[in-house]
Amino acid sequence: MAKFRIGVLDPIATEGFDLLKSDSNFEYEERIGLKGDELRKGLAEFDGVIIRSGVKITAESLEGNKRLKAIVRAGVGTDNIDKEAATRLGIVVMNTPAGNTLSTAEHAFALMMALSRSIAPAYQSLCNGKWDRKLYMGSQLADKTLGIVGFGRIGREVALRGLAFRMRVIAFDPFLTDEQATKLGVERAETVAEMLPKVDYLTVHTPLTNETKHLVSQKDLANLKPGIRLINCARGGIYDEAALVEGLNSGQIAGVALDVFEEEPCTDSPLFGMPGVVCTPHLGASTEEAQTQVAVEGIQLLLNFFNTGEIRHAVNVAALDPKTLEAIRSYLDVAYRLGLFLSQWHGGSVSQCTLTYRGEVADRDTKLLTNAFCAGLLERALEEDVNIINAELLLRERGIELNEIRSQEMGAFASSITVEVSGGGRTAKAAGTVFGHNMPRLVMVDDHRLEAYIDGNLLIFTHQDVPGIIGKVGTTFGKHEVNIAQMAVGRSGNQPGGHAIGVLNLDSQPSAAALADMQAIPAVETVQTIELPAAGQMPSWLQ
Ligand SMILES: NC(=O)C1=CN([C@@H]2O[C@H](COP(=O)(O)OP(=O)(O)OC[C@H]3O[C@@H](n4cnc5c(N)ncnc54)[C@H](O)[C@@H]3O)[C@@H](O)[C@H]2O)C=CC1
Ligand SMILES: O=C(O)CCC(=O)C(=O)O
Repeated sequence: MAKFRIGVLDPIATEGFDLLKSDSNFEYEERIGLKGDELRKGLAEFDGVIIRSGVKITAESLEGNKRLKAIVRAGVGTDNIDKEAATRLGIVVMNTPAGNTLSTAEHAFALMMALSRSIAPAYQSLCNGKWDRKLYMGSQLADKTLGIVGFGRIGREVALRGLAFRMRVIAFDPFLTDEQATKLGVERAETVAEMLPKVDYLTVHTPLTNETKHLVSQKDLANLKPGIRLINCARGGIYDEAALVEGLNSGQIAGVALDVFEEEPCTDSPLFGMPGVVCTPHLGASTEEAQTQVAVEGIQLLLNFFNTGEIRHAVNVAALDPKTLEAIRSYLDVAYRLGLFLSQWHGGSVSQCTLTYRGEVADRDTKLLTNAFCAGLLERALEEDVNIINAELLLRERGIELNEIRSQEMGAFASSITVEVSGGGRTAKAAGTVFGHNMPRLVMVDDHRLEAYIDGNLLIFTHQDVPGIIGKVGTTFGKHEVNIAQMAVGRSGNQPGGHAIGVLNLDSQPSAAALADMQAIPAVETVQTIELPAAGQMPSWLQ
């Protein structure tokens, strides 16, 4: 078996390489500092890559990539990856959310302390041969108020450290409840604006989003508590750097500590050298402990993904652990086959799909099942590879409305998936279930209940429910030497004499002549072939 090829595109700790080397299914190459066309070509040579914040994976760098299946960020922020472009190509993006939490919280706190006691300029003045004790009068942390915006992993660790230093802590996070705040010994603010006039120190621990960009800007300067010190160890741009310069010059702001910048690398900033400023070159996660942890966790994510299909800490798709995958694999297969079936049975342009999950399957991760259905529905129509990562996005991009209904009521089966697709004036419906452990079955076509295999060459014919049809169908295919492996018939409302549908599983594709003879049988209304994968044959993302 060919080995999975992993690209290490940013420096990672040796423990990560050791783990990679220990698995004989993998080979790797270190390619640090790739940019532009080199990066695009490089990315196309790997099945998976691991990066930190150095490399920027843009839509252009992924253009035309048919090989890459996984991007792992050894760290938290995935803002250096165009996730939409990756998703469109069916590439899973995963990160290591907790590996550098403590180191980054400690760094934010270290910056806060360095600001309060002028550590950097005081040492610099010593180096310049001065013994200046008056100039560096500091400020004690105890009894001061610390404001924290973003109360996730890092924000909470910073809060614990603030409390240990006997600070009053006020936090703002849209997901922070009063109960959680009380339990953690902090006060909850309703808005950032509300906390600005109250806090002596403000530290931010959010991603950079439309809401957090320039969270402190020129218009907020007058609202800041005079003498405030601001720390940013999250992402450049959360504070407006020009406003920081203005606030420092006016004296409204006493100190600014930045680890991150709007443009990185940043070697030139009006802030550098200003009194009251201390900056570091994105060192929050740069400890041996954090780097070992994120490298090992990141490589483990890649090994598990390629060895078992496990999707963990993904930022562009629902998680999928090996146990869940094993438990729902057969239903993923049914959902995918229903998609393939309905794309052919409906046959026109689809504008709406409604999936109804009934019984036990309704308690499962139906989002993944819906993605599998979408992959099947689109597979025959699209040039690009479709899988459970990109299928839903590709479907929605085509303006197709997707609805999910879940019902714990079992109906005729312990679990079933019913899908209705409509568009172009036609509605088509099919339902599937799993018999035993892994035998997918088609149990309804339009409103006709039946039990048919959902694999291989299917032939579906609608007809009037009159005697003799089945015999005539058998004779027709016998004449054309097409073997019928299985046959199922479903009647409208299960009543005789109405309208019926027949599903044949054929051992080979029927010829045009066989289909014409079939169509010529009196009482046969429509005849349609449907191609599905053979039983047990699954796409690579399902194996
Ligand atoms: N300087 C460095 O080397 C490092 C920087 N980071 C950065 O630190 C940031 C935080 O990381 P974690 O705590 O691990 O992430 P997290 O996901 O655990 O926490 C982020 C928190 O921000 C909150 N949030 C989002 N939008 C908000 C808004 N508009 N206002 C207030 N809160 C908002 C979220 O609800 C969440 O609780 C990330 O941007 C990450 O990239 C992380 C590690 C190292
Ligand atoms: O890889 C690094 O050192 C940067 C860490 C970081 O910014 C993150 O994890 O979000």
